[in-house]
Amino acid sequence: MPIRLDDRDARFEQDFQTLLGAKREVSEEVDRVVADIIAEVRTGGDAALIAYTSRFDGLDLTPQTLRVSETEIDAAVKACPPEQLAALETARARIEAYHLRQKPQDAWFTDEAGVASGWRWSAIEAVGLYVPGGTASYPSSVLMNAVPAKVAGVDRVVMVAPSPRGETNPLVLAAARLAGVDEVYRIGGAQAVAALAYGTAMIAPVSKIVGPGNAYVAAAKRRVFGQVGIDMIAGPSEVLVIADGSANPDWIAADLLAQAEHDVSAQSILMTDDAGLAGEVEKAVIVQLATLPRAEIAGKSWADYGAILLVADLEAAIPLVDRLAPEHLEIMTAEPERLAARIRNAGAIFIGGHTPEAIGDYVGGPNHVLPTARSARFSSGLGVLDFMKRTSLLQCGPEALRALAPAAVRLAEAEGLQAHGRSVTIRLNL
Ligand SMILES: NC(=O)c1ccc[n+]([C@@H]2O[C@H](COP(=O)([O-])OP(=O)(O)OC[C@H]3O[C@@H](n4cnc5c(N)ncnc54)[C@H](O)[C@@H]3O)[C@@H](O)[C@H]2O)c1
Ligand SMILES: N[C@H](CO)Cc1c[nH]c[nH+]1
Ligand SMILES: [Zn+2]
Repeated sequence: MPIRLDDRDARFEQDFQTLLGAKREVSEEVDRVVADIIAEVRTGGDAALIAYTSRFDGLDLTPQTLRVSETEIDAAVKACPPEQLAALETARARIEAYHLRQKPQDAWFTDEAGVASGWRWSAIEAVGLYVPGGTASYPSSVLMNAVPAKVAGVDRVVMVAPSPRGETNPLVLAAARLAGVDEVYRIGGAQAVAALAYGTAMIAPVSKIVGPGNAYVAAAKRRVFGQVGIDMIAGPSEVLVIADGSANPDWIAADLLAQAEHDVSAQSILMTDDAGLAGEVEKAVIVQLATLPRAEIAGKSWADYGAILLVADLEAAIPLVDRLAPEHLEIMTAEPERLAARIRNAGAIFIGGHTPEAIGDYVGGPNHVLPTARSARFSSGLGVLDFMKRTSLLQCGPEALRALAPAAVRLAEAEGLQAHGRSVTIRLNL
């Protein structure tokens, strides 16, 4: 059963700490397995990649079949129902329109000392996109990863997505084609992350790896950080719904289950000041759960990690939300905009009862690759800037150098770095 907390109980703070610490992420065992996989792929290359894909995905590949061919992608596009392709294009266009607004500006300015400075943004040359594909396949995640990469101007966009037993959702391949992905490989898990980070004979390495995945993928991304950049740790999905008595309990239950169905490690939480609503939501979850094809996954997630928090008033909810830092926050109260303006830590905020998270997952426009496991305290959702980097620019003429020299030389002396000081004075015949 989901846990119930009440901020009027003496134990509330202790119980809330337990909720915060509920480890749904990488275990030591997963990390050890991942370390071995990465080491094996680094030394064994494609042979190791192929061996792990056979073992974990039940798919026997050769070096030549690691990559999905253009012909296969053509066939996949043809196999997709037109209405699904149309929905994909609707999503792609909206995601692109939203992310185009994130493109940063370069700058170049001269200050009163005559020093010219600024910055220039440039796209990362090669990026690997991890698209999950173990318990479900995610054409939407292809778009969420690839569209901002193309908006940023990435030269080489490489996608990996596992193909359990050789089954690939054709819409995943259609999404890759629609979004302009350059290379697609039918591999997943830690071995795919290792191949992208270190390269193999068949897969050239990339400079950054982005995209969500399970605990093995999250552990692998943590481990290759430094060899490559990574976006964030986007692990098992989470949703926190804040609601008052004005909210519809059936809508809340539907939204809690929508994220619980992702993964047995997903987490769905309701926070409310209305005990009656909490009871109605709990009943509605049970009724709706019985109708879900993924009831086993959703039911285990709700039982193991679900929570219902009663708060004396919604003012008290705000610091609790910021401590939880949920991946997704839905606000279903009488004045949702007011509460939304006061929340600091959340991957994405869905404002009002007519904004279910699923709209954001697919077609709203904002990215659905979002920070989990409380990393929204310091991480943002995936966006154009994740595929770009900023180079600082600085230029002095003789007069500007003369103006700045004294302060620079004094600091060099204070740090005992004489060569630094001389590199300035030598230019001024001082
Ligand atoms: N945050 C987001 O934006 C977002 C979006 C979509 C999905 N998700 C989450 O991504 C996750 C997807 O997980 P998934 O498992 O379906 O797909 P996945 O692609 O992340 O992982 C499947 C891979 O895990 C590897 N694997 C499986 N069992 C293993 C084992 N015992 N040892 C070593 N490797 C093993 C296999 O190589 C397999 O290909 C879910 O938790 C889902 O909630 C998050
Ligand atoms: N809610 C997921 C992020 O946690 C994204 C997603 C993809 N498809 C459906 N939902
Ligand atoms: Zn979702």
